[in-house]
Amino acid sequence: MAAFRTLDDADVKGKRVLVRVDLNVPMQDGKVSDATRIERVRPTITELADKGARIILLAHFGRPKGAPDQQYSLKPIAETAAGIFGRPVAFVDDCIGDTAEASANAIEGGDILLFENTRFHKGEEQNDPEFAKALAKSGDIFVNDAFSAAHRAHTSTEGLAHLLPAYAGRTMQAELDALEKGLGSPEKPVVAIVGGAKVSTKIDLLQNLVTRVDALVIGGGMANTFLAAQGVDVAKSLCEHDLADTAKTILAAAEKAGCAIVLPTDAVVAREFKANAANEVVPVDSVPADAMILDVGPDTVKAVNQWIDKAKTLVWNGPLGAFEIAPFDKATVAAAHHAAERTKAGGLVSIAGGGDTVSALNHAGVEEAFTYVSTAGGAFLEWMEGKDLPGVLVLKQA
Ligand SMILES: Nc1ncnc2c1ncn2[C@@H]1O[C@H](COP(=O)(O)OP(=O)(O)O)[C@@H](O)[C@H]1O
Ligand SMILES: O=C(OP(=O)(O)O)[C@H](O)COP(=O)(O)O
Repeated sequence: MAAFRTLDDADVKGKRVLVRVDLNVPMQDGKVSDATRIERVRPTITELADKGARIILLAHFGRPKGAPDQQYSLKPIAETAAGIFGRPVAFVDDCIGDTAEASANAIEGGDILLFENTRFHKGEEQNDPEFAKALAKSGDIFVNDAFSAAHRAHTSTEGLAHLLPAYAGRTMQAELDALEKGLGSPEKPVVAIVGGAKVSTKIDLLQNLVTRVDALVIGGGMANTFLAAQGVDVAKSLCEHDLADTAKTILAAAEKAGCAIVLPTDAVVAREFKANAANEVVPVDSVPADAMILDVGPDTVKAVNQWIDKAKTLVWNGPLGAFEIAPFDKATVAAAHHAAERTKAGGLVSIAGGGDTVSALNHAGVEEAFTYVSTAGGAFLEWMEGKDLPGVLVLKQA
């Protein structure tokens, strides 16, 4: 028996179903540049629509600070979602209030609404019971299909499940099944690659991760914070200097646990964050004062690939560089190809995840070659730590 109720257990015909999805997709020039997260929720949406549910999608986008901010509007995503679902998706410019409720009440079975970014309200991230009540007014049933946001104890991922009958969507089920199958008892050595830009929200979980893996390769923006903590001048690079103590604690925890830490030894630096900006490769301790690290260098790539060769299990979240702008995609693409080849040759279980990581693997053309690609980054790493994810736990308790 499943640990939580699924769509098999829900009577959705004619009901207003609030479906939490993760539409926090990479965008470029106002357009969705990687639609994987939208494609992954299609089975849930199609099933609900075919069963006659009145579907209301709830989602966040980016990190607005609890107030409306049009650069984080979900409106441009409605059209892409409609194309992928093969059904119209009507956009409603708030997720609570009279218009939201009236819109939800007006739709018929099989119709789909997309409510505006839940993070336009402070109550979302505060998991405020009053905000939960306001959201719940538009629904009879709650379905959570956003595994990649399940590590957030927010109203639309957690609080709402206390107010409405709550069920897991098909993607939520599929993600948990696939991770359990691939990483339930991973073959050692286990090597993790963590990069990307969400340093403050991911750094804490590394402390636990180093006790579960044999080597942790740190790249991307995350590496700069560790290098700076070791006294390296990273100049204008993305870096959270106030997390130096946290970085040092993680390095000490890794040493205690016998986990090798692999940091960049060389870097590709540029003066501008834009495609084809003039760039050079320098040792990490020689970053020019007016430059920033935008990728790890070729020596570091060799070291990363050697760790991939040693691994029997690879977990990867976060690109090694700013892969969206050429040529700062080189290290990510090279490591992705190497991991893909090792996986295809047999002997490596490769599991990667994260909105931008999926996009980077697609960019490298290797998504199909990995053992499993999750839509989740932070949630996947927290799952790996053995933590109960709030959005999953509440479904189990429902
Ligand atoms: N050295 C770097 N400097 C600035 N940004 C970087 C650097 N390395 C990686 N990034 C950025 O990290 C972002 C992805 O980070 P993150 O959101 O943590 O990954 P994911 O969505 O896969 O979990 C990408 O947009 C990429 O441009
Ligand atoms: O993109 C997400 O996570 P990820 O970057 O870890 O893959 C999720 O949508 C969660 O977003 P958040 O990290 O702003 O809470």
